Formats: sequence, structure tokens, C-alpha cells
Amino acid sequence: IGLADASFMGSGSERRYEDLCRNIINDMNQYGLSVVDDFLGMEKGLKILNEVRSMYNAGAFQDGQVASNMRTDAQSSTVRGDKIRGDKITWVGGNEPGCSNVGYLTNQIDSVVYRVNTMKDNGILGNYHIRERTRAMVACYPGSGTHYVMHVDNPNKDGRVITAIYYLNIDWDAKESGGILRIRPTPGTTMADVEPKFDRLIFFWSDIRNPHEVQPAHRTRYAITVWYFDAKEREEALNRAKLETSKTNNASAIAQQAEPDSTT
Ligand SMILES: Cc1cc(NC(=O)CCC(=O)O)nc(C)c1Br
Ligand SMILES: [Fe+3]
Repeated sequence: IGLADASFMGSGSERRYEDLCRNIINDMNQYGLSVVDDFLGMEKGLKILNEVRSMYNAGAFQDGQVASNMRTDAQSSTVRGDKIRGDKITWVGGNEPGCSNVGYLTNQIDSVVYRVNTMKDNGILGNYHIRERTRAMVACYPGSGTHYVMHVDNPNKDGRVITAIYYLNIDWDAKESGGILRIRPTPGTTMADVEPKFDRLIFFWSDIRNPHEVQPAHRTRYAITVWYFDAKEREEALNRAKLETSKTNNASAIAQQAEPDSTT
């Protein structure tokens, strides 16, 4: 169901918006994921794609972090061993110059997420209190077989409960170009293969319910991801982190006292 032609003023589009949110609620409760096609329409989608392309051409993207600890010496990019990931990423708040269309996208996703989080009879979505999200992570897989290994976004209760990914790839044909997002190939659960199609938005639970991978892409593949926090889980995670830091600080302070002063 596209929001594209939803002028939001007419009652017709209001009903379409309600239906969209109801579909997302049903999908999230039934499958733990939801795919929305034609989210913003061709015109808005193209503006976002052009904005992302110019950011990429301006060199704003960095290599995605590898899972193993990065070697810092100069050759790190050549002797990094087997690449865990091939994507290049950049983070966007949405108000930076030249990012207004990414900003528009995140506002649109926000309104859907906040709406479904507060609608009645929304099942699991009702358990969360979503107030915040991360900035938008703009990712580019430059093709030539770059991929992303199987992983869970939030395996340890860091607060993130919903992953939302918006794809920008016009006329993507996975038979030729690969790049499928494969979710939940763990035995016993149904597998979902999602093509990174233009103007497609996907939501899924960020936790262990949805292990996923990006299969090797043979064409430039753009995606924009935001993660939504549950207020309680996020607060508990931040408190744990604070506790950890203070423990580490105390431990290192004690260790410091124990060691002879090595600076002399
Ligand atoms: C940086 C980062 C990216 C991703 N991206 C995907 O899973 C790819 C989804 C897609 O493009 O279809 N996941 C994590 C847990 C981190 Br961290
Ligand atoms: Fe992921």
C-alpha cells in the first residue's frame, strides 16, 4: 500500500494510512517482520536516491566496521584477512546540509512507528514505549560480491527493538544482482528473502528473533536503516553500561596504585 498518493488531507488517504498501520501491526505480530512497498512514491524516492548518490560521490561513506577488531597499522585495508562485511556506511541526523530528503524519510518512518506503537490492539508492539531512535545509517554495498554475514542486530538487550530499512535500488533483479536480505534461516522458523527494491520499507524485530544476512551483491546496493529504542530496555542498558564503566574505572584506578610509577 503506497503512501505516495496519500495527501493526508483527504479522508480516503487517512483510511489508507490506518490500513497500512494495521497491516504492519498484523505482520509484526504474526511474522516478526513487515514489508511495505511504494512507501513514498517515485518522486520522493528518487530525491532520496540522488541525495545518497551525491553523498557517496562526495566520499562521505566509510568502510563498515568489521566484526573482528580492526588492525590500526597502515596496511589494515589490505591485510584485513577475510572481510566480514563489504558495505560502506555514513550516519545522517537528517538536518545536515544536503540531507533534507533523508531527513524527510526518517520523519515519515517515525510517524508510522509512533502510530503503530500507540494504536489499540497492537499486540507485541503495545509492550514497547518507543520514544527514540538512532540516526539514519546510510549503507552502500558497492557490488562485486560484497555481502554481510549472518547476524542479529541486538543480541544483548541494548534497547533497540525495531529495525527499519528503506531500499533505493531501481529495477533490482536478485537473479542477476543478488543482494537479498535473508531473515531467520535458523532451523524451524520460516525464512524470508527480501529483495532490496526501490521505495521498499521493511520492519523487523531487532533481537534474536531475526538473524539476517545480506547475500553477495553484484550491483551497487543502497539502504537506509534506523533502529527504534524501547525506553525501558534502553534505560536499563545505559544503566548497565554506567555500572560497567564505574567498575572498570575503579579497577584501573586500583591497578594504577599497585603498579610502580612507570613514567619516571
Ligand atoms: C552497521 C550494521 C548494518 C546492518 N545491516 C544489515 O543487517 C543489512 C540489512 C540490509 O541492508 O538489507 N546490521 C547491523 C547489525 C549493523 Br551494526
Ligand atoms: Fe543487521
